[in-house]
Amino acid sequence: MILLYLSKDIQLLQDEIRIIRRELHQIPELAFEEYKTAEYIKGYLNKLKLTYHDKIAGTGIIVLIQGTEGKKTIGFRADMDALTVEEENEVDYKSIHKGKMHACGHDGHQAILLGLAKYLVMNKEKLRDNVVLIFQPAEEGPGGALPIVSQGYLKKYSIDEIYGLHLFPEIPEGKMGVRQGPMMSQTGEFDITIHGKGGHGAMPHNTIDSVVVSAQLITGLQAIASRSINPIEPVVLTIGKVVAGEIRNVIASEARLEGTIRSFKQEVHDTVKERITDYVKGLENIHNCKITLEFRDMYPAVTNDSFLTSEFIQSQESSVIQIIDPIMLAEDFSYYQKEIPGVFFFLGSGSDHYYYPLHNSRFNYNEKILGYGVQAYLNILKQRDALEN
Ligand SMILES: CC(=O)N[C@@H](CCC[C@H](N)C(=O)O)C(=O)O
Repeated sequence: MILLYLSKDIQLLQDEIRIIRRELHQIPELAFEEYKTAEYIKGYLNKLKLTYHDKIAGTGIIVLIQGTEGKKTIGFRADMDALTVEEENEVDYKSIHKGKMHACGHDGHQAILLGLAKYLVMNKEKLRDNVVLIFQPAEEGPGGALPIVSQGYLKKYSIDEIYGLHLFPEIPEGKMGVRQGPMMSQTGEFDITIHGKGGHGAMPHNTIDSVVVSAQLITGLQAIASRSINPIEPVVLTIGKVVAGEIRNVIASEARLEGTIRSFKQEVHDTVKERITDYVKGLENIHNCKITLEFRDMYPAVTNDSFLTSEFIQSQESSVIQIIDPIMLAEDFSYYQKEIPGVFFFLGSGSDHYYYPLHNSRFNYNEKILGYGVQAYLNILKQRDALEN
């Protein structure tokens, strides 16, 4: 169901935005390898005669569009990276990079930002304040936002406030989800390697079976969320990758598990890490094996500035705004918000036709929503008095 109002200019841009999205969709690249993507973006910016700063945090690009008065500077960010997913959509703009896919909508986020750039170039005389567009690498990890912030780019460009969005199939197309304060969880990664002793599958008593130890870990660690954390505190512990073994009758000497921890409170995050450590030590004793464990604290929680969120809500048609509950996805947009006030929101992409979740090999969306993304950003600029009506 499409509900949003689109200005005439954006309606005219729709086809171009769709083409950009499809061209980017075909060339997905992983974190910090977004070379072709960066070339594509630069090519488009060149056509718009916009100057930019490239190789930001590796492959990132920053564009400054100066307003007539330039009293403040408003930032917008799109993420550039894709995922290690083999695309299963049978579309003529299918990924041509085997095993890689824009399964998280970053192709659309970039198309929206380029659409915004085009609109602002076409309507330059209406832009009062400065706009900075950040094309950021590696959102899916290890994270491109932190290097951009720590290398001082927010200060270099004097960015006062920042906005970002994410396509979201759990929200219907034409709607937008947002909330004030904490909206997306903090995250941390962990890697566990079980060093057992390989041997014959028929003589397990002479081995230390890393697969059996893994199985106990995979199920046992789930009890941390259900038994060590206050049930009213949100927490997720997911092991998304398990690698072990070669053949059915050989006991695997080594197994590797990779997981993610999501929560909204540092104390919850710390308790999960402590309990994983205890559990690993216990299994080392029980099975007489060595288990190595590595944690990496990743992104802080996405926390929307109260005032700017209410400005955002007022700037959009009231019928399209949904105030959502916090969710356990993570986003390194949070690093910008640690420095300057910002708002991150979800742009609905779900419909009867497009219902596959983010990170699914069939994730896709009606590209009309990309026009809504541009319109939402323009509405923000108008609300913030940065753009004439
Ligand atoms: C929007 C989204 O899907 N974000 C990712 C961010 C992952 C960061 C990192 N790899 C981690 O797992 O901590 C997500 O999985 O939520």
